[in-house]
Amino acid sequence: MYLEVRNLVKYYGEEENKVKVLKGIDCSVEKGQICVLLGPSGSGKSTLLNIIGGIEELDEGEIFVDGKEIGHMNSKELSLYRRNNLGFVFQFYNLVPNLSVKENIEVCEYLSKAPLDIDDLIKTLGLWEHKDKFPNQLSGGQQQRCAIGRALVKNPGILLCDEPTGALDYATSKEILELIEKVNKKYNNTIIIVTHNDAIKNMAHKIMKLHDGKVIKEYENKNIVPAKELEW
Ligand SMILES: Nc1ncnc2c1ncn2[C@@H]1O[C@H](COP(=O)(O)OP(=O)(O)OP(=O)(O)O)[C@@H](O)[C@H]1O
Repeated sequence: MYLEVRNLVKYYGEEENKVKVLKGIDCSVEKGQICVLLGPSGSGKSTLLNIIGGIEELDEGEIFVDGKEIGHMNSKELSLYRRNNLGFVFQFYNLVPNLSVKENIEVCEYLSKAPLDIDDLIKTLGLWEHKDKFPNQLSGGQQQRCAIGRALVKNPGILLCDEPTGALDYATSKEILELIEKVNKKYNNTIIIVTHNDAIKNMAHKIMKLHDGKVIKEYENKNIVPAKELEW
């Protein structure tokens, strides 16, 4: 198993304000799988994603990535783990405004000893004719493509996407989902998508539902629907 979470517990707050937000999460994702994480607001999706991503600490439990336990690393080890293994995509693109598309992607190239070929990646992203433009000259979908490229250039084992289509309209959301499907096939990254859009689960290999800090459902999808054919 590529990613394995065991009995993960997370609290926020102190003393009388202390709240248990993850209440013993067990889950696993295989190499190259797309996993969709669903659940109502406040159920703990982003917290789980951020702990897997090494940007928040866990209180109890273990997380194994490619056989290595990452839940109890010190901050130096964690930053190396993030650098070597992870790409992040968020709802808002957070591009550097005074850098071009190509430069925004190149910023992260140095993080890897074996980055992807930038020109090939930009073509895969569908941004070749926009590569010299600045973020404010791009549509929301194009900016998100660029953000995906920035996350992918170091060819991370895991791509974490928190509401990647949250700020996009229907048609553009589908284009971004098609791109995620395409990069998964091409680069075989394990991809975890947090979303409120129930339809996205149909393109995933694996689906997990959270409720009140617990996994209430975890299953493999037997009838994967291509992103292009998703409807909502
Ligand atoms: N930094 C924090 N301090 C205190 N409580 C927090 C913090 N971050 C999140 N929480 C609480 O933890 C719980 C889980 O939050 P989380 O953001 O993981 O949920 P979510 O399922 O991703 O929600 P949404 O779909 O609304 O983004 C919520 O009750 C939230 O209020």
